[in-house]
Amino acid sequence: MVAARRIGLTGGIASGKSSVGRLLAARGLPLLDADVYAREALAPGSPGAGAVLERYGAGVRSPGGEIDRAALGQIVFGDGAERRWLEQLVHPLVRARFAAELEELAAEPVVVLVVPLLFEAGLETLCSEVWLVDCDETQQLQRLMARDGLGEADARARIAAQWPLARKRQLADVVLNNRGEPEQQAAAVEQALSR
Ligand SMILES: CC(C)(COP(=O)(O)OP(=O)(O)OC[C@H]1O[C@@H](n2cnc3c(N)ncnc32)[C@H](O)[C@@H]1O)[C@@H](O)C(=O)NCCC(=O)NCCS
Ligand SMILES: Nc1ncnc2c1ncn2[C@@H]1O[C@H](COP(=O)(O)OP(=O)(O)OP(=O)(O)O)[C@@H](O)[C@H]1O
Repeated sequence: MVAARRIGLTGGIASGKSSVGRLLAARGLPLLDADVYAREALAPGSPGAGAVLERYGAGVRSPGGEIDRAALGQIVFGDGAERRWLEQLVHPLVRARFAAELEELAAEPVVVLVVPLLFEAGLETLCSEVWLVDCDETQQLQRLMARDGLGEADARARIAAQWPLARKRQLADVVLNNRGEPEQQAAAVEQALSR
């Protein structure tokens, strides 16, 4: 038994998922966020953090002994094999958390799953519909560089680690155009909710 309507909210990195997620949360909808579960999987003292520290050693250990996420990002976004190693460690934990939370929320009419890698990780099977937060690739690059203070090469490496938005546009049930002003999102979200 799961919620009748499970909205998979995806996009590309920095396309605006969190911004749309905040609008949906503000309407009182329960939000399940893959990035939060992926972060918990590597929390200080967790088995995931232990496996990462064992594999990469001091290079990804911050002074307090926990994972230096920026250093780990540099490794995995620069090497597909290492990114796949990290994903096979983290994704099963993320999937398990979604399953447990969806069971908890089975009585809810609508649940939102915010998942950057929804298609890449095959998580669309958890959803009754998929919404894509869309923008131009150049906007994605600029927003990512501005938000995370990344150089262009690092930003492009992160974007290259995901399927292009052009591919996801064909697969989504709803495409939310996030090329304009952020304020325009509210109307598009209301329309998509009432579909
Ligand atoms: C590499 C890590 C440590 C970098 O951490 P950092 O705090 O810098 O970034 P954060 O976790 O907030 O992710 C920011 C964005 O990066 C993108 N991203 C994260 N992981 C991946 C990945 N494996 N492949 C492609 N894009 C990714 C997503 O768009 C995400 O929203 C972290 O992203 C991570 O553990 N990634 C592997 C787990 C994963 O695949 N998470 C995505 C859940 S769907
Ligand atoms: N319509 C918009 N116009 C301009 N900037 C925007 C717009 N929407 C979002 N942004 C900005 O772009 C950046 C990325 O947005 P956001 O964090 O919501 O993306 P995201 O898809 O959640 O990213 P991630 O995949 O990393 O979780 C943020 O700094 C946000 O303020």
